[in-house]
Amino acid sequence: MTRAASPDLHDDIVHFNLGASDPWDDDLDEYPEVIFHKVPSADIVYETAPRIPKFVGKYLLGDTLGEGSYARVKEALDTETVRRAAVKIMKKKKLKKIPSGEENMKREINLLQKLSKNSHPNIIELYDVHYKAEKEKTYLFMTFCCCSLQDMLDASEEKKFPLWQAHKYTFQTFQGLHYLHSRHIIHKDIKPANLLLDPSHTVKICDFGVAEELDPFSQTDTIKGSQGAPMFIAPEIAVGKDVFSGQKLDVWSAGVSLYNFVTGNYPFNADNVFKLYRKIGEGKYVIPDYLPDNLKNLLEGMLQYDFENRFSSHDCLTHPWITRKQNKSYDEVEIPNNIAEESTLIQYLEQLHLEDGDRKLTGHSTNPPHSSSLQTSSDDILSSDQRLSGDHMLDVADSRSRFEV
Ligand SMILES: Nc1ncnc2c1ncn2[C@@H]1O[C@H](COP(=O)(O)OP(=O)(O)OP(=O)(O)O)[C@@H](O)[C@H]1O
Repeated sequence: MTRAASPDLHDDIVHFNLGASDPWDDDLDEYPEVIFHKVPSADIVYETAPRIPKFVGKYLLGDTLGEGSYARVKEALDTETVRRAAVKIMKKKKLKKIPSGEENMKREINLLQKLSKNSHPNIIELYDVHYKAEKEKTYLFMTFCCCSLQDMLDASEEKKFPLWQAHKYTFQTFQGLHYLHSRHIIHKDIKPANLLLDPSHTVKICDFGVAEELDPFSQTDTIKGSQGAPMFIAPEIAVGKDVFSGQKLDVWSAGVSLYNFVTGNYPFNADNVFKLYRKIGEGKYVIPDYLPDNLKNLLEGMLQYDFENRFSSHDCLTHPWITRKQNKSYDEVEIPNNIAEESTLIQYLEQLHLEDGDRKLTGHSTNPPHSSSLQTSSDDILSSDQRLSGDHMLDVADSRSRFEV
């Protein structure tokens, strides 16, 4: 869909900005009432909507990195520390349409805040939370990641990882999971799409929207419900048990993920969710013969039908397939799109700090920001001019060189 914004009537030519009508776009609400003038179609000049540098507090926002059912995630830059970050943007209007949407967001913020007090290398870290009242948007600033393990699998030829790479990511996932369980937190939605990779190829467990914190004084890890992805749910849920072990639920999902990493398939698969639940409930699956014996043993332990007999996250972490060093082979699934070495922020930093001529030299022909678009009524969203004066200007200008890696 196209959007007409603020026609420019210079030289009798009407300029329309073309851009996607996007319910997440921060600019949309800021356009004044649109007035349509009748003009001959030959006089209309179509322009791509300028990409306007936007700030939320001290953070400069970049482009979209990913989207889920609750949120859109964009790249961001902390202009004070020059730390690259990701921002998860959640809109109240959208959350209201999703069952338990607002509740899940609050839970995610609460858990991430607790976890980020003593950050763990394999758990996403929450840096900051902002709320913009007039747009009813919540912004969670957190560790920047390049992609999810699901993105890597999708981009790989065989839809799986070589064993050494699967071993590396699984070991890190187990470390994160074991840490969560030691803090009485059940993730409840472990799957390759929620295992992100930072630029140094470290796994970060993310998306705590359906996670549950247990009573630290409780003798058990019993939980009641689960909202995880169907492919990864454990048999106790598929057959409709009322109560079950939270930790073992996460181990099952991690087991399905590991199976997927090393085979490119799933232990249970079907063309609809009812058949899938029936298959998981029956619990019959095959581990391919070509896998090494100790890996088969780990998978069998993680995918034990009866959760009482299933491995704990500690058993997983100390299993011989995990503790034994894997020889690295030449084959490697790489991070798609080279995003680790490029940043969507560069274009905005150039707009803010380079003269027109310099911009042409760098090969980025970005339009200068529309002056009126930099005005906002919010206290926490500042215009680039307001934000980047004095020392800040130097900070961000300096950041350019650090980003051109
Ligand atoms: N820290 C991050 N760095 C980079 N990309 C991220 C980050 N967090 C999330 N993403 C991307 O954004 C997508 C959506 O994020 P997330 O899964 O947190 O949203 P959600 O709406 O809660 O998702 P879901 O629909 O799975 O519940 C992810 O699949 C991932 O591709």
